[in-house]
Amino acid sequence: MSSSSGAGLELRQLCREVGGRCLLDRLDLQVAPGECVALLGPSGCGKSTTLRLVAGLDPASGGQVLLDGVDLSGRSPGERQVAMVFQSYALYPHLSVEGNLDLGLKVRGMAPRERQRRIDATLELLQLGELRQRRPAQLSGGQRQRVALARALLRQPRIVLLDEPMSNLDAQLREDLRPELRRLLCGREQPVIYVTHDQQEAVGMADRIALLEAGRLQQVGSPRDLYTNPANRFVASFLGRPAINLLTIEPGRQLGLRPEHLRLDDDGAVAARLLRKEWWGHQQLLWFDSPWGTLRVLTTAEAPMPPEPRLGWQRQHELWFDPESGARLAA
Ligand SMILES: Nc1ncnc2c1ncn2[C@@H]1O[C@H](COP(=O)(O)OP(=O)(O)OP(=O)(O)O)[C@@H](O)[C@H]1O
Repeated sequence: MSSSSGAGLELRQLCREVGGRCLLDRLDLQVAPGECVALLGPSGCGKSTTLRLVAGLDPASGGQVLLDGVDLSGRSPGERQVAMVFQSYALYPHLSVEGNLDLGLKVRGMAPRERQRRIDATLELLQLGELRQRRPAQLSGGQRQRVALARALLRQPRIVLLDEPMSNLDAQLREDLRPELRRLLCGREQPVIYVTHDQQEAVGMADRIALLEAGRLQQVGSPRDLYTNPANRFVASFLGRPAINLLTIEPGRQLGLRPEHLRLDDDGAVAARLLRKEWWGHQQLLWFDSPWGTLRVLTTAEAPMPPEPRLGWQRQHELWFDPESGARLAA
């Protein structure tokens, strides 16, 4: 879903430098209308920096942000018609849900009837109708988050940016809200960028994932692309839990094997000694000691343990990396 026609959002060689330090290094990224791209990466990799550049909250040191082919440089956040939702919902505590939604429209001088029409439609869309008179303190975290989203969508933005919008919610609620958020946000006209450091959330929310490390884009693609065909060792290690096994079994290259691709096999290449087991319901995670170091193996819970275990894998599952640079090597 890349936008070769120029429709949607395009970041071109976008850079941000502060005090001689490079926070974002020549980022190229396209987000088609209605597409949700998750910006994923560890803390401090430049995710929020990117959102702030798109929103026009900080100036870029180089590069461009284009919307439908038009360069947004020099335009204020208001002129860019960007909606941003943060982890802190920033709702006014003394106003009701409806009052919180109304405020932004009132400030923009919209007529009362049009304001009411928009608010009613948005409350219905987000299933908040019954809560319209409540104050933020009388809402659950998930409901507050929906109000913040409602407020953002109400302005009919041309770009939607979300910065870890669910990080204040507990794990179960985050999981429950994911399909709902996706339904509300994606497939509309606006391009959506969803920032998270949680790979499960990125996979659940996004059409494509852009993975950043230290201000540099490492890879962009569907969750499956990144998982099965990682561009480098960082991508291979960041995606997938339990993490990929990285083995140095010969000089000059490093072998990556995902835990689910290693299996107990009497003819396997390496003898191993079981260190411990973790029960994961229908699966179990086994830790083995081997001449190549500790290996993580994900198997079905029923797999019996032979007295002298050996581990094997199929060639097709091998991922090879340069031990120094981490670059992917041909198999
Ligand atoms: N105004 C600033 N001046 C100097 N350095 C900054 C500024 N803003 C952010 N940084 C630094 O830039 C880097 C990227 O920060 P950013 O907030 O974009 O990371 P992030 O990926 O969103 O992290 P997190 O997941 O922790 O929110 C960090 O090292 C941060 O300390």
